[in-house]
Amino acid sequence: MPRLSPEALTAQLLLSVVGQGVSLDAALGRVLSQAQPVHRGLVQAMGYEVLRHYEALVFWRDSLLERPIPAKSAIIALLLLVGLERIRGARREASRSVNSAVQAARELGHPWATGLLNAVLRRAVRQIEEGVDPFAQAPSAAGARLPQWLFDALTVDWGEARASALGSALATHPPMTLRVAGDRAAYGEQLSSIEIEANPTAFSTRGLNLVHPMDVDRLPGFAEGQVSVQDEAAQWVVDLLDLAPGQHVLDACSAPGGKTLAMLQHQPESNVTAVDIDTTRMARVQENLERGQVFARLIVGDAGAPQDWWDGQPFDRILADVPCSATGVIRRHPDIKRLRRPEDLPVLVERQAVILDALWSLLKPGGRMVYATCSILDRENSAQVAAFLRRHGDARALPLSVDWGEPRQIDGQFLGQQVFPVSEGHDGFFYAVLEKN
Ligand SMILES: C[S@@+](CC[C@H](N)C(=O)[O-])C[C@H]1O[C@@H](n2cnc3c(N)ncnc32)[C@H](O)[C@@H]1O
Repeated sequence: MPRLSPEALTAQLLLSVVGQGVSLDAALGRVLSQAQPVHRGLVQAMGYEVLRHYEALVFWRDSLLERPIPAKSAIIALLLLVGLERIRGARREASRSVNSAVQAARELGHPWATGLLNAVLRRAVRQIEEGVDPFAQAPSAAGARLPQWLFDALTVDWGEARASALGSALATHPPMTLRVAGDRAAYGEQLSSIEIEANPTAFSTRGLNLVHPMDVDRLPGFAEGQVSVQDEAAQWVVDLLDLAPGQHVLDACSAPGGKTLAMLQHQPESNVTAVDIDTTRMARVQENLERGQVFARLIVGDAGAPQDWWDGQPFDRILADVPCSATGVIRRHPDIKRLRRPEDLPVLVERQAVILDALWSLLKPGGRMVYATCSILDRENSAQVAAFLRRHGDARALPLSVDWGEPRQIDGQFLGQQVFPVSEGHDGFFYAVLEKN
């Protein structure tokens, strides 16, 4: 049987994510195995781009349709988004995009839809050729490439203009950022000598942004742990922990281990315990540490229930990189916008509070706990820290003198540093450094 075209496969990919709630990673694993090797990159790129611009593309599609597409033909509704994304992205080849999408409808067993696709997509091409902005009339949330609930939540936290700007930043292609374990300048020169272009990150002294993303196997020293893929904002954690030799350090939500490895490479003489609740993800921590030839004690356990795994020895440093909405990393995981529900938020906030409270009792007096999220929603961040400080009279949030992010305070009390995603720069994060009196 002939293999499906990239457009047909992308529509199937989207159906898994949008229609069946499968994560993009899992759906890609399944769909790419059916693609011709030469088409895999294209299917992946189209899937990501449609999901990044999903809300705006849906608005555009619906404005071109005379009547909605019935639910039983959901794949055709998604194939239209693929066609529109191709038209939006590669304008000069627009009519080829129309033909490919029409052909994909046949391959998917919906020959009835060829006329519809042809008419709708040709209308879209004409709009572009006439200089019409198809998104000009889009509601604010769709224009910002955000689901309504997330746009509303960001508007409550940061105002409508910023919510729109955040949505636009989250729809961009993120850079592939490296963390260099040794001398960044020397590694940069090594890359340059083999014609791999990279620029130093703006804030992290360890980071390099690759000009062209590539397979990690092509990076010199990757297999030996000399370099890792890690967003710039994630690289700051090592400095915030202020590690010293001999300290007992707990990385409480550690998988896949990017920060565990960073800690150990930065301070090899620390005694690190890495915990994660997910056995499968924990295997990735092991792989990462082996790659870097460093060692940590690994425990599969619940950070919110340390009585099940803690040996009673208090920690000097704790990293609580808690499960969160991941709204700061939507560029890298655009399926979050489809899979996350507003009702997940109170559950996440409660889980974070339970983990924070449980970990606090494991910290030595004078020790510090770094609370981190990759969220840009205030209730997971400074509001969470404010509530924590109200519950724990022996805690204070240390003011951070850093040149990244924005300080968050309530009534003059510093709570942490909110980091917003930056186009071609770092992801969205939040950091608070909590010291025990
Ligand atoms: C943001 S990720 C951590 C990323 C990791 N620190 C890194 O830099 O590679 C959050 C992790 O928390 C884990 N997790 C979720 N609930 C947990 C719990 N109750 N106890 C321990 N780990 C948990 C998840 O399995 C996930 O691996």
